[in-house]
Amino acid sequence: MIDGEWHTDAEQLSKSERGEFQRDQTSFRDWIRGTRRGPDDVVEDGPEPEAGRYHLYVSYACPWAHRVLLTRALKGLEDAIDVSVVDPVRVDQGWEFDAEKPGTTPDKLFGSDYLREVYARADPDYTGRVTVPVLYDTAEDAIVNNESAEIMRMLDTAFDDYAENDVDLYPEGYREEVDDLIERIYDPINNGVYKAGFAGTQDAYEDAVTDLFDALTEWDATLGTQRFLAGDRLTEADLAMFTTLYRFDEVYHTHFKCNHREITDYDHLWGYLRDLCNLPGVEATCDMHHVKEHYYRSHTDLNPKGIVPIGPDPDFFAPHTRDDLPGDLPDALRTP
Ligand SMILES: N[C@@H](CCC(=O)N[C@@H](CS)C(=O)NCC(=O)O)C(=O)O
Repeated sequence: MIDGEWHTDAEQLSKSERGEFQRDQTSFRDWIRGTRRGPDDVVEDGPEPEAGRYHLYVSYACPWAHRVLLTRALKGLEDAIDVSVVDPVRVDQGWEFDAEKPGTTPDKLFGSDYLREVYARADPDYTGRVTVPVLYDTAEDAIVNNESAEIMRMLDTAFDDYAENDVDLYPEGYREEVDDLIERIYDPINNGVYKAGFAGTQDAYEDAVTDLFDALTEWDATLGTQRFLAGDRLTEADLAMFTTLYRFDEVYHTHFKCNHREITDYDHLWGYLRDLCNLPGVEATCDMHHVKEHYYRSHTDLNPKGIVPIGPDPDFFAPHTRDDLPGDLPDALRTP
């Protein structure tokens, strides 16, 4: 979008001279009061946390939006913060609402046809990409933030008065490490799959895929002796890792050519993924049909015929034995 006008040619992905995919910065970066932005940094101004005031725009397909949906589910914030779900297939008009498709909703706030209308309402001169997730403030009629790590942090730390579950994913004693982990896995893993998939040259692809599998191998070894990324506590970093692992075998392995191994081939990453899938509330955030429809049918340059592969269909919700490892879950997330 440029100066509030939609341009389909703005769909071109940013690339460096070497053909490396470069993700654009997001532009709405406000914070809700009470958010713990860093270990020693609690936000003292900004809009108040309130139930019913904020709204999320998401796609079940999107790994960044999925972090936010997971935080909302694990905290039990479903009644406090409602969501609108876009059509998973994103073509030349950008994210669209089509409530006829299973798992989607209309734009519950404004009845828009396209998500770009919500961006234009918040900023009539908006220039930038129209992305999910979006956190919208209905009291101010404004977008608060469209950066997933920051929305995840707001839901995790500013809404405890409205959360059904006593779950803290940014716990004292772990905060610096959680910030470091989220940062550390972003480049090689979360964004690494995109760098491989959208690489414009063989070199850029090989660099990305090598860094990706080096990082996965390293984490597989670490997760052999500890249940979660930060050790014995489930944290936001696990949610950030989860959304990439969940999409890996079904999409990134084939569509983005990350085909050295599948997650099911790893001794520990596969059990770790099933451990997280089996947490209460997580399954309701997972819609593999939306995930596959999105990637295989939206990126027409990578998959011109839009054919969606039928496999490999791993059993994400099968039991695991990771509760034998050091580390425990908050009481609210323990299943009998
Ligand atoms: N930095 C953003 C990235 C969000 C993002 O790239 N979302 C994708 C979907 S997975 C999107 O909406 N892309 C539309 C576009 O780039 O035009 C975040 O983490 O929230």
